[in-house]
Amino acid sequence: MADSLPPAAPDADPAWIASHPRIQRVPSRDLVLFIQRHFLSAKECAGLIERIDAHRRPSTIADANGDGYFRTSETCDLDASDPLVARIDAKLAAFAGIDPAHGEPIQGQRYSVGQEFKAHTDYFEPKGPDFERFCAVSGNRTWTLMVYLNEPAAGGATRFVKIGKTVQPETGKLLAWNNRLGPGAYNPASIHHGMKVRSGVKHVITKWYRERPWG
Ligand SMILES: O=C(O)CCC(=O)C(=O)O
Ligand SMILES: [Fe+2]
Repeated sequence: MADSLPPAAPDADPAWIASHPRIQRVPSRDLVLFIQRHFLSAKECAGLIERIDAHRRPSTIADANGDGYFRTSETCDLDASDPLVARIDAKLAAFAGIDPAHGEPIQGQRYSVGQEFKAHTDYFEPKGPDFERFCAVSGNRTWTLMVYLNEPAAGGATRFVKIGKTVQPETGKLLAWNNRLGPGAYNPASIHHGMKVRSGVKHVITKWYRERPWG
């Protein structure tokens, strides 16, 4: 049915996301943040974990701040030509209603005990030293979609420090938030902390969309 096709726009429409079945919007005046449990199946999550574990490398950060322990996790660029990855990529774009051309490749993140990603924003600071390098072609990050692939035995929550919201990892649970307030205006209330895993291992995927097509 033509009217069930998702939009494929340069930016997401929060009102459209809010109309999804089973969607929760976190009450906040300062940040548009949605949660959808069971966005991915346990089988899809297991397939992604297998790929992340096979191809992981130490995570890096833009705008290095001198803290060698700021982001201690491992990262993996998932292969967009892998049929599972491609299917999940299409599902993420359909959820957001964003043109898939605006998406960075999906990344996997893996945290073992004691690893974390300290409080940060996903957008690049327009006055930061790495802005040109990361944003000249595709512009800044607009929306973040993140899916927990498993539940560590303890720790590993995501804390949105400015709005006072902590989200617990749960297999298949999606988070989606808007990093911007409007064109060229970035939202400092999107700052979040991937907290230390205390027991077990935590895996997530992150999908970032850009102001212009990725290239
Ligand atoms: O692992 C988390 O809970 C947060 C991950 C994150 O913020 C990121 O990869 O940008
Ligand atoms: Fe982040």
